[in-house]
Amino acid sequence: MGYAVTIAIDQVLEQLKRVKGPDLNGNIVDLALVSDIAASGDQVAFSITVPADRAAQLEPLRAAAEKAALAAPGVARALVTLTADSKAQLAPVRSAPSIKQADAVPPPMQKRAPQPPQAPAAKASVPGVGAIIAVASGKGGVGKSTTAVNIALGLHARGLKVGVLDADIYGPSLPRLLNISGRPQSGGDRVLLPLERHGLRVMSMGFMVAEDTATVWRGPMIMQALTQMLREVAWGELDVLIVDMPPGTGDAQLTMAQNVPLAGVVIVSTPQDLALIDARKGLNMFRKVDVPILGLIENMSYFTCPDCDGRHAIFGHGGARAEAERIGAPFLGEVPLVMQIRETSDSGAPIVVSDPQSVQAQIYRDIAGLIWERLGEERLLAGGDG
Ligand SMILES: Nc1ncnc2c1ncn2[C@@H]1O[C@H](COP(=O)(O)OP(=O)(O)OP(=O)(O)O)[C@@H](O)[C@H]1O
Repeated sequence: MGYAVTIAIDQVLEQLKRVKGPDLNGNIVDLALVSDIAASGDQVAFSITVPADRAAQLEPLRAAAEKAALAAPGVARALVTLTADSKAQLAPVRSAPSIKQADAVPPPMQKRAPQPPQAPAAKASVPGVGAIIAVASGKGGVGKSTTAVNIALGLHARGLKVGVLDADIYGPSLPRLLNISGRPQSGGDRVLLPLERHGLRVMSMGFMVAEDTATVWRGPMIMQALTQMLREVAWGELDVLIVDMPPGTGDAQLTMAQNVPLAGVVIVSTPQDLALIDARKGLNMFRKVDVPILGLIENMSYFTCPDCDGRHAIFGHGGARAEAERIGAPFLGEVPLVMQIRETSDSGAPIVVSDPQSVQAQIYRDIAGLIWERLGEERLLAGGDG
């Protein structure tokens, strides 16, 4: 005897009328900011359109809408995403410091005085691109590309404008993960237009060369190709550009870390000892070239048995968290080993878009949220003591 919960959308909207708009006049329903509302079982999902330049500060609005939706009859879970109004301009990085840094940085408002954009080193920034984040791993096959794409989609679900650059010249994964192929069109003036999928702007070496050609490339050619993908692509205005790095810590990775104006790096590792040792090497490499470590993600962290619902730590679990603590790097989260993650990424529709209501999609969105926060902290620290 199952139970069927039915949610009446108009009752949810009735509750949402209690939530004021971003400017505190009117409510989000009458202002026509609520869209894509859908209910399934005891869950409801919808988007709220907000100005892109304020998306990062409107988390309280999102939280209020979530709370209001939960008050509607039959709603046990509400999934609310902020969608950027494309008319508005680039979102600045969220300005609130974390509690632990409250003493270390001046109050955010005092930091609003005019100041030049903070590049992490002397590397020229990419015009229009707010922050470039590398997703790296010490060794191959740990799920770096899958993680990078789902994080990108998680950031996009927060209303941010996101691009993804596949710098894995030897084994580009984005064409497969996002099911895109074809040559990028010329945008005139010697620039290429990125391809678009699931709201992301995407560029991959896989679009440019035949699959088996890149393997013979040498360092300088790789760097030249990367520079072109970074600077000769019409990325437009982006809040974040995610760079899916080649796996490992060799010369190619070091050169990239040195030449790309990275705002930070996220390291993906599996719980196995070996992968952790390699992740440590990756961390050290980025530290050496002064790229802020935004945090560590443990992928394939545990396996949730579909039959018994039990959690099994197949490779031993929690290694990355312990490692992160030991070296003082933030721990961003654990992604379980789930067949659906593999199936969805191998079929070109990563889980954050193909099953946004799943637990796994929520995990990726949470990680994306933490990364966005960490980026804000690093920005403040970079500009903190001037
Ligand atoms: N959490 C997960 N659960 C199940 N399968 C996963 C998970 N993460 C990644 N995979 C699968 O593992 C395989 C390797 O993932 P992916 O290609 O993202 O790894 P990678 O580290 O980028 O690899 P490479 O080093 O070859 O570029 C893929 O088939 C992917 O679908």
